[in-house]
Amino acid sequence: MVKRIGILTSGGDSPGMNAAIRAVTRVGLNSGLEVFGIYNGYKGMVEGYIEPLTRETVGDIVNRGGTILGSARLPEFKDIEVRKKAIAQLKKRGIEAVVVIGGDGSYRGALSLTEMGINCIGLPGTIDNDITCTDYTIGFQTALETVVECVDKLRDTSNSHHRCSIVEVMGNRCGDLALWSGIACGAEIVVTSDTGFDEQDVLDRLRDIDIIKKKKHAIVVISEKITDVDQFAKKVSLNTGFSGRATVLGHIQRGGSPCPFDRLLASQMGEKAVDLLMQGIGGQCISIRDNKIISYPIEEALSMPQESRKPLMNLFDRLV
Ligand SMILES: Nc1ncnc2c1ncn2[C@@H]1O[C@H](COP(=O)(O)OP(=O)(O)OP(=O)(O)O)[C@@H](O)[C@H]1O
Ligand SMILES: O=P(O)(O)OC[C@H]1O[C@](O)(CO)[C@@H](O)[C@@H]1O
Ligand SMILES: [Mg+2]
Repeated sequence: MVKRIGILTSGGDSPGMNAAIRAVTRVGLNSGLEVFGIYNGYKGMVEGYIEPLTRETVGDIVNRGGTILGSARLPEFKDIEVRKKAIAQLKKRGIEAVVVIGGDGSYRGALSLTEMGINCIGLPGTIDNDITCTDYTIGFQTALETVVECVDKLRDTSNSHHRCSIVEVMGNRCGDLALWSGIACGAEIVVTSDTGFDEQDVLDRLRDIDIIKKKKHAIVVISEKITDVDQFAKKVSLNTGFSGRATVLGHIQRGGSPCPFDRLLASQMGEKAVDLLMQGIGGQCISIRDNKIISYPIEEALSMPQESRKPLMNLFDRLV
């Protein structure tokens, strides 16, 4: 049976990663395993920046954002020769299996390592909610709370000045942060890669909101990587009765103390990851589906289509 496992965080950090590190470490130690922290994602694996974790090293972190292990992006990890170096570092320390906390890219690395003989289990650590096999990723709910808090504040000042706030949120190519926050904040318009962006249509709708609905402000929540929001804000000022102001929320969405949901999700998923590794299982990733913690083969997970967001989009349309 496996005796030594490693754990790393990779890709963009997310609130709840520390709770997952703690869960994997404590469940592992309590099950008789030795647990090693691999620092700075796959970069630390290649460089051999690996140290034992104890009950104490993971104390006082369940409530902390970020990741005590550090995170990194190492594009060279796609190269088999680089992965061989990483595996040599693990073997030198007797580490036979690894828990990888990260997004879809990190999952690809975990799958490649499993195929090379190191059993890996993936945990979905990303604010983007773009891992399609799970209803929620670790960090999404906390990021959502941050977005909602910020948009609520923008609403106050927009309302005082007859402005339209155009708020750009993260999500990579996934519109969940925009759609969920748009509903929770009572935004007037949400733009994601699913809705598409018809600039003229959005300007027309804003004119209606001003002239026909006579609203004192308007909130447009828009996913990143869709348009230049500063330029769009200028067009709003020129073409509608609102004065347009753009706010890019940026990395503030990645920080902060994880909400209870993310702490619990991370703890449950961490437990499941250790249980699978102890059964000699690798190449799987952990998901929450209909409130149950389950696992899927990473290969299957990476090609799973996203569940339709149409019902939530329809709800949004019926609320404005
Ligand atoms: N095809 C691949 N094969 C091996 N390793 C990969 C592959 N794709 C990505 N990785 C490794 O995973 C790391 C993280 O991937 P990426 O930058 O896509 O972030 P992510 O895990 O998707 O997280 P997020 O998108 O939330 O920031 C990469 O820097 C690289 O080291
Ligand atoms: O921190 P970086 O490298 O600028 O990456 C930003 C990207 O990472 C994420 O925050 C998480 O994947 C995305 O939402 C965003 O597009
Ligand atoms: Mg990703």
